[in-house]
Amino acid sequence: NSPKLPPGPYPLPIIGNILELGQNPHKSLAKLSKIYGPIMHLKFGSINTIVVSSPEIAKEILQKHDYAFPTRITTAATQAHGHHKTSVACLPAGSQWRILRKICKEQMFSTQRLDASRGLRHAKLQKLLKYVQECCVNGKAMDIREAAFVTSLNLISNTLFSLDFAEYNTGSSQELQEIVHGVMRVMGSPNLVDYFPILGWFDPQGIKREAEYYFGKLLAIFDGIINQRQLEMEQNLVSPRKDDLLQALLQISQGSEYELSRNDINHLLLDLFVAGTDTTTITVEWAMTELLSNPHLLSKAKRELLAIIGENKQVEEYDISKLPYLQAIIKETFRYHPPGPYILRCKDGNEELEINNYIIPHNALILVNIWAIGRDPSVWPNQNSFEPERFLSGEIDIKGHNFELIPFGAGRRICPGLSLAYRMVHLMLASLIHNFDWKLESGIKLEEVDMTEKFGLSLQKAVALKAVPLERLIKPVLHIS
Ligand code: HEM
Repeated sequence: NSPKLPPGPYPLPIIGNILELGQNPHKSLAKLSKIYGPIMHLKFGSINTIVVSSPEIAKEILQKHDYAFPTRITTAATQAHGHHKTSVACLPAGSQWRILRKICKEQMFSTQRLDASRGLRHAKLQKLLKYVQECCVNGKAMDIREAAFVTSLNLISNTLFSLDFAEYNTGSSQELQEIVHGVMRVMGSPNLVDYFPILGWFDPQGIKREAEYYFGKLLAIFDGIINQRQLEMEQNLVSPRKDDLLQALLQISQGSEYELSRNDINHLLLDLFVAGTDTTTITVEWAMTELLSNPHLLSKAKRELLAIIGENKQVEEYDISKLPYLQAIIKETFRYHPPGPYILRCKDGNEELEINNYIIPHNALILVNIWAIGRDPSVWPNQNSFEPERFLSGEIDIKGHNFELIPFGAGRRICPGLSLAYRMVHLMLASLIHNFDWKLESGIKLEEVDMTEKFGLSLQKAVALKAVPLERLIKPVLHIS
């Protein structure tokens, strides 16, 4: 009865189970878990990997034994520009990580800060609506992903730097979109170098080179902005006083409470920028895709908005709590299309740990497959159907307490941007559906909407959603500033 490793497919010599991963590792691992169970052991090169696919075992790892798993794996891609040495997303949960999390919470994500920046988000939403209105007049299909990306990008870039980074339909967001998706792709792609460090020098898939390129592009943009701001501060030109994260970080770096170098600031901005734009865009695009493919759900959502918000009012952040169906749509989107398919952790220390009568080796990589949990028929009836109604009782939240739905992770490393993301995605989706009617681009039938996923650190829709906005018969008043 002595504990043993969890079951799993037999590993081949040297390469182990790498060939099992395929193009869509989240799906391949979900399939394997049907054979080997909710806790599996696989070997990728020399790395012992424990794959978890049930809410109960996810809870054991992320809540009960949270302290045994303080790090994420340092991959070759995260080492580009020394990112792993200072990044809040890569550092082990030690003192420097705690300082960065504290700064983010105090300066960006506290309720007080978020309430103070509500006006900014409202203004950016008005810009989005103005753009949709223009598309409506032209009668042309618009690219929902591009619109959601430009909005998310400007919401984040204004919170960080008080700057708009892109304009709608000008192609100005394209390069940044490519960079952000590039970062997510290279960070998420299985890389032989991570399993066989000896290959590091050759970088056979070119992933490290790509990571150097994408990180370098973003770091150069941030460098320019920081230089400019420092100059303005030296010359007392920061007027009206900027109330953004960069200003707070530069002031902290000049004070004595925390040690925060210019390099720390640059890499923290990179983490927040990348983590905040892609995930929110993906959520809004998938939610719109599901609603357009299920018109009865869309009209139910519109009826709720009309009843609660009224014909002539815009949705505001404080309305979200009064919109249970909208909240249920977002939860269902997170269940069915989690923006991040996995949660990754590494086992700390030299001791082994026992979970469910199985040994977790001391250096194991833990991969919680939240995509598989979201589609598990023993957890979710009608698991392959998009049904927001399942969340209407409101018992399940997304804050890391209910392990059947953990799109933001759980435990100490839970996403620090959860509250901001919550406001952004609800507000964007509600504004799009409250102010306009929608139809799919011409020639596309409901059953033909492409639902293919593109695998990376985030799970994007493979083909961008295009849809035509239509004048709503009853028009709310747009206040365009
Ligand atoms: C729909 C939107 C979002 C989703 C689904 C999401 C999801 C996640 C997930 C699953 C994690 C890993 C948590 C874990 O390991 O337990 C994470 C970490 C993180 N997220 Fe988010 N996120 C979103 C939006 C944001 C936003 C808006 C920001 C900031 C502007 C942000 C910043 C971060 C950072 C910095 C981390 C790393 C935290 C750490 O390792 O300590 N995220 N996110």
